[in-house]
This record gives sequence, structure tokens and C-alpha cells, in this order.
Amino acid sequence: MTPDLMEAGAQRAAKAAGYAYTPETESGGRAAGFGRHATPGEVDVTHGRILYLEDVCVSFDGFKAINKLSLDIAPGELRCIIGPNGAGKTTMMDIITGKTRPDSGTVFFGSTIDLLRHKEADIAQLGIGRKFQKPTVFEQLTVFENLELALKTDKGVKRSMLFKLDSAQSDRLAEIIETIHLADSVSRTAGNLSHGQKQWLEIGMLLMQDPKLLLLDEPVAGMTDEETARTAELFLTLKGKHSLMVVEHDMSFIRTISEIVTVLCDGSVLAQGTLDEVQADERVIEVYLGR
Ligand SMILES: Nc1ncnc2c1ncn2[C@@H]1O[C@H](COP(=O)(O)OP(=O)(O)OP(=O)(O)O)[C@@H](O)[C@H]1O
Repeated sequence: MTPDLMEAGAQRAAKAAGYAYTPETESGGRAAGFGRHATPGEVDVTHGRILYLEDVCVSFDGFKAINKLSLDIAPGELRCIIGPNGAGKTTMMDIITGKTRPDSGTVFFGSTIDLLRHKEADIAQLGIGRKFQKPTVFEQLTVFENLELALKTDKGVKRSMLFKLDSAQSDRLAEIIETIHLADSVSRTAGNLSHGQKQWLEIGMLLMQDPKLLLLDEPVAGMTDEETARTAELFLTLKGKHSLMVVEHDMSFIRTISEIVTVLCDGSVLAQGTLDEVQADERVIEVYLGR
């Protein structure tokens, strides 16, 4: 897809969802991306979008789980996704991460990477990290070992055994341990952590791979109020350095972290705007928030 088509599509999606399209470019102008060489391992966000979906459709046995879904996310943005059960939130994440293939539509990572041409494992390597609702850490290993292991996942058994962190990786690990609030628990086995700490550890493991985009499915479900507040702080720290897409039902958490909220319903975008805007939207009240 050309950057022009991408930008035009983003404008159409914004118009359809009733919000203002604001291109955010790092280079200060649309033309800046042309003639630019794509550096391997880098995502081209010169046209202001790190994730771009247009007219995506998926049916399961004739049921349209995703129906002409169009949505885009700016680099460094923290986007919240809300919507009733069955709206298609998980299926959307499955499509972005290559777990589910759409029947039709466009899914781009930056302006040059067509995600529909990549397999699930490649997409993780390209820089899209996904956190499922349940924490999946290695319970018998320490916090440190879990984080260390996150760097080794693609190395095979033999190379993993010989693997040693270099100094940049050690610095990164130390920085991430601070970021995820586990500096006091480095030597504790993950099985002894609280539910919230396990969730933070798993986020730390994703961060070790330096993802450009993080998809987080109901990250605060089952957390205490204090853990939820700390998770909000953590996400606000990550915003800007990474792009985040957070699916949550906890409205007070959403209020703390959100800028733009997208409401999904019946597999497409029902509304989009600030939390106040979408909460005042009659259609959103009808299908999700209740009266
Ligand atoms: N593999 C599948 N086969 C058949 N139907 C499916 C499949 N995956 C999802 N669906 C259906 O697609 C619709 C969207 O499901 P999805 O899990 O994406 O919704 P959701 O918004 O994540 O819901 P929740 O908030 O409950 O997690 C649902 O009706 C679901 O039953």
C-alpha cells in the first residue's frame, strides 16, 4: 500500500467514526517518506500511523465476527478499545497478530509492512507483542530468569544454554525491572508473585523484545485496586516509547489512561473519541454502557 492510500484511508475511517483526522508525522510533512529507504527491523511511521486496518472482514460459519472494520493508531499512542461481549475485540487482535486470517481487507504495520503476508511468529519478530488476559510466566523461574528467557525465545535449546546477556541487554533488563515495579522481587520465583505482579512480569518479558506495538487484553482483570492503579502508571510510562492497544472493561482504569477510546460493536467501530464523548453517545449507552 502506498502512503497516500494509507493516509486517505485513515481520513475516511476518521470521517466514518465521527472524529477529526490529525496526521502525526515524525518528519513534519507528507512528502518526507518518499524516496526514504526502509531500514530492516524498523517500522516506517513517517505517515503517522503504526497500525492501519481498513475494511477488514472475518466470518465464522457465516457469522460476521468482524465486519468492515477500519481503525488506525498513531506511533506512541495509547488506544483503549471497549465494547460489549462478542464485539470482536479478541478477533481483531487475532487478525493483527496473524492468528486469524481475515476474509478481506487491509492490515498494515507502518506504511510498508503488510501483516497479511506474514505468519504469527514473524509478526512477533516484526515488533508486535501480545499479552493475553491470563499471565503466562514460568512459575518455577525467578523474575530475573523469566526476563532473561524472554530474550532467548528464538535461539533454540543449545544456544539458549550458552546465552549470556551482553552489557546493553543487562542494562535493559535492569531498566525494565524498575519500570515494572519488581526491583524488590528479582530473585523471587514467579509462582510466588501476586496476580498483578505476574501480569507486570509478563509485560516486562514482552518489553525485553522491545516491541513497537503492544496489544493488551484485559490487563487489569482480577487485580486489586492498588495493582490497577500501578498498572495505569506503568502504561502511562510506556506510552510514547511504544504504541499500546488496550482492551478493557474497567471504566475507571480506562478513564485514568485514555486519550482516544474506540468502541467496537458487531465487528466494527461504533464510536470513537474521548471517554466523555463516547460515554455520552446514545448508541454506546444503548449497546454497552446501559442506562
Ligand atoms: N473461532 C471462532 N469460531 C466461531 N466463532 C467465533 C470464533 N472466534 C470468535 N467467534 C465469535 O465471534 C464473535 C466475536 O468474538 P470475540 O471473542 O472477538 O469478541 P470480544 O469482543 O473479544 O468479546 P469478549 O469481550 O467477551 O472477550 C463472537 O460472537 C464469538 O462467538
